[in-house]
Amino acid sequence: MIGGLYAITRETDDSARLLSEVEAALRGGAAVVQYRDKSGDVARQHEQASELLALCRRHRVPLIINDSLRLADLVGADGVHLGSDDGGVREARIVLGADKIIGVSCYQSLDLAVAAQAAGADYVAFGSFFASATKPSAPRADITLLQHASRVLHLPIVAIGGITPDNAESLIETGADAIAVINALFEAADIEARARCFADFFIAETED
Ligand SMILES: Cc1ncc(COP(=O)(O)OP(=O)(O)O)c(N)n1
Ligand SMILES: Cc1ncsc1CCOP(=O)(O)O
Ligand SMILES: [Mg+2]
Repeated sequence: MIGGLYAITRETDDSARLLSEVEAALRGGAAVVQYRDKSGDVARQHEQASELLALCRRHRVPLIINDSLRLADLVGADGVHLGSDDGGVREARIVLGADKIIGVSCYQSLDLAVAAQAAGADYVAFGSFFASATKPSAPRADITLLQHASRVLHLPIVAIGGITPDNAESLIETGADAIAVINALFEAADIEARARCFADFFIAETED
């Protein structure tokens, strides 16, 4: 089940730093890790994804590979995250099998999420809900989409885009089962403490 803090890695050629930062996020309570690298450097991506998988396995947290079904399959990751240019859910399911996690970017479209659910996705992601320095060009989604989606879908819903400790609760209260974060997590001075801050929002939600 996808839920809680969904940590998405920042691009870097410093693999040691990447692993150290992700380990801090895991210690702080990250429930899912996604490896997202747009460099096109296959050797770096294979090395980093393989090392991240070993780290995530030690913490019993799933590692999802962004964009590349091939890389996800090659390293034996726990799943793949697909956007509109990354291939289809049905193809990914054939390649990865029933036990792997397939997530789909649905931007600001409930129709895309309904189609992803019908195709067999394991979770859907909406966003960007707030301005994102990581992805300034991302289409914006309105928070009311989470209300509608949580009534219509029976899949975990991930929110993404410009999420910070100041705006995360509004997304969770409105229906997000997980919050996907890059900069507000990995640019923090204390990544472990920042991860715990995000993870604790979900504890508060279940106690309410
Ligand atoms: C959980 C989650 N949601 C959205 C994205 C965006 O992925 P990206 O490859 O940057 O863009 P699209 O392929 O979705 O257009 C993500 N990585 N993870
Ligand atoms: C990948 C992606 N897709 C929509 S917004 C975004 C970037 C999220 O990064 P940040 O949490 O730093 O805004
Ligand atoms: Mg993509």
